[in-house]
Amino acid sequence: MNEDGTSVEAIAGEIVRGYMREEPREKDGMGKSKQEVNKLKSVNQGLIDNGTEENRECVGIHGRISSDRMREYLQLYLVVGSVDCKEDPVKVVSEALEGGATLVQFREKGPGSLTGEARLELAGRLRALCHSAGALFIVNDDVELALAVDADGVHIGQEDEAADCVRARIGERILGVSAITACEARSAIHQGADYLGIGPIYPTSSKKDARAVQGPQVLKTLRAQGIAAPIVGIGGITAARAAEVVSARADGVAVISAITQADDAQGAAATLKREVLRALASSSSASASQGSEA
Ligand SMILES: Cc1ncc(COP(=O)(O)OP(=O)(O)O)c(N)n1
Ligand SMILES: Cc1ncsc1CCOP(=O)(O)O
Ligand SMILES: [Mg+2]
Repeated sequence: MNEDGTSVEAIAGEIVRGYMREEPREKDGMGKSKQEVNKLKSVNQGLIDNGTEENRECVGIHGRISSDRMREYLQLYLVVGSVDCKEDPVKVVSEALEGGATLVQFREKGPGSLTGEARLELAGRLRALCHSAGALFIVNDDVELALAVDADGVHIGQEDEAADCVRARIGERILGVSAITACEARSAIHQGADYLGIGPIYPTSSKKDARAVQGPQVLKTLRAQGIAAPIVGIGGITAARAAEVVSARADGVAVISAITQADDAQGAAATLKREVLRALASSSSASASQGSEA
């Protein structure tokens, strides 16, 4: 619920209705209709004007995000594409945000995924939803799409465009990089990563070409090797496993199926968030008591 009493779902409905009002289309040289570009601009402009100070800071007006702020946004990270969802992705994302998701990554890939204008429009809608809820919106792999919808950032992996090239293209927006080893992690940070996505931690069915399962131990090992950057664990994470991931020193959990395949996406997100917050609180009280014993 927003400060003015409107729910995220009500705002989503308005945005969807806005996009449904069709006018004759005129294409620009990039293959996007002028109508499409103007719609995105007006949605985004409205959000920037109405956005919180936090949103403005995170879209690059005040410089790179701090590690402390990044850690907060990593607490409950939803990775989502239309093919992952049992229902309308707009509904799934709005429910996840109501349940406490702090960051949404738009990962529209694989057989049956949206392309062209439909992909751009869905990205614009999800960005608007996230910002209305005070969450961040990040695009997977596609820098051009991220810039077109004025996303808060981009997530890339070891097989994608080089991190330093992406950093140069996105300016001060957030850059997330997938890593497993300390060498990959150090290189990503050196090239401008704001956070690392580490996984798969557990077996996953959501990514066919996932790397070998690492187990939560990989997180402890990276921390022991001096990797202090914000980290989110990903791959096979459920509410029952979230505390184990955070106790192994991730700052949060990233999930696809635990939310997108749930019968109640809001309830699933709320349960995950509760587990993450509980584990973060017990890790910080454990380190405080270790400090007082020293
Ligand atoms: C938060 C987060 N961590 C890791 C990944 C995986 O990225 P990548 O290895 O590039 O694989 P694809 O997602 O592009 O298939 C991620 N997307 N998000
Ligand atoms: C995108 C990605 N990267 C590593 S595992 C994974 C898929 C995570 O999906 P799920 O949470 O359903 O296991
Ligand atoms: Mg990738």
